[in-house]
Amino acid sequence: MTQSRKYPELKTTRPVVLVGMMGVGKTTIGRRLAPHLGLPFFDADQEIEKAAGMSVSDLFKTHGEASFREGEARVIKRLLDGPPHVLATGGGALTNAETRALIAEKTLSIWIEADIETIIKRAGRRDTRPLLQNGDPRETLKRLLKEREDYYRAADIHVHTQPGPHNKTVEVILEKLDSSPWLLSPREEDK
Ligand SMILES: Nc1ncnc2c1ncn2[C@@H]1O[C@H](COP(=O)(O)OP(=O)(O)OP(=O)(O)O)[C@@H](O)[C@H]1O
Ligand SMILES: O=C(O)C1=C[C@@H](O)[C@@H](O)[C@H](O)C1
Ligand SMILES: [Mg+2]
Repeated sequence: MTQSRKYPELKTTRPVVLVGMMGVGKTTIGRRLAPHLGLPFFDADQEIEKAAGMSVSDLFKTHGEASFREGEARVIKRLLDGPPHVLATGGGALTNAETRALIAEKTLSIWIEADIETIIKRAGRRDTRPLLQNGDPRETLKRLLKEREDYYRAADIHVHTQPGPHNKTVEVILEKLDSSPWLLSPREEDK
């Protein structure tokens, strides 16, 4: 798809990064948002799988979470060092301090939020989310959210996902960007 017809002026030189809990819809929304901004889309989890030659679940099983987090930080740094794009991060990406600093410094970040009950419904395919494979997913999500909420909250834009079609959430993001054009322009330090 080419640039959005409704918002033809929405162009940014900064990468646009989606953050938030697993299952809120970052990958789904990011993929749909990118063409409206005329940017390519990348998904950090998929890039890690490509680089490692194995699934996220197998990476957790074989090498452990700490090693997955190192790979995740490397992949995100590589992408953010490249040309502008829309990037859907994995739910735990902001637990890495270097990734948090990079995202704060270089990107326009969007926190996608959803209620825990909605996340549980959406995160049904538990094989790609190894952290939900053991124990009560509701308790795990609550604990992780408590640990991560402050990191997500630091994002430039905050969107609570809309029930119904994914495009509704994309539309809300586009409206927010359209009404906050300074978020799209280069910051002083980029010039
Ligand atoms: N309104 C909605 N917005 C976004 N996603 C939705 C919506 N309704 C249902 N979904 C579904 O929720 C599921 C989870 O979405 P997705 O995989 O994009 O989440 P994610 O945030 O990328 O998760 P992770 O951090 O684990 O990668 C998908 O199957 C998607 O189709
Ligand atoms: O929230 C998390 O910690 C995770 C989310 C997923 O995107 C994957 O990156 C992985 O399952 C870990
Ligand atoms: Mg995803």
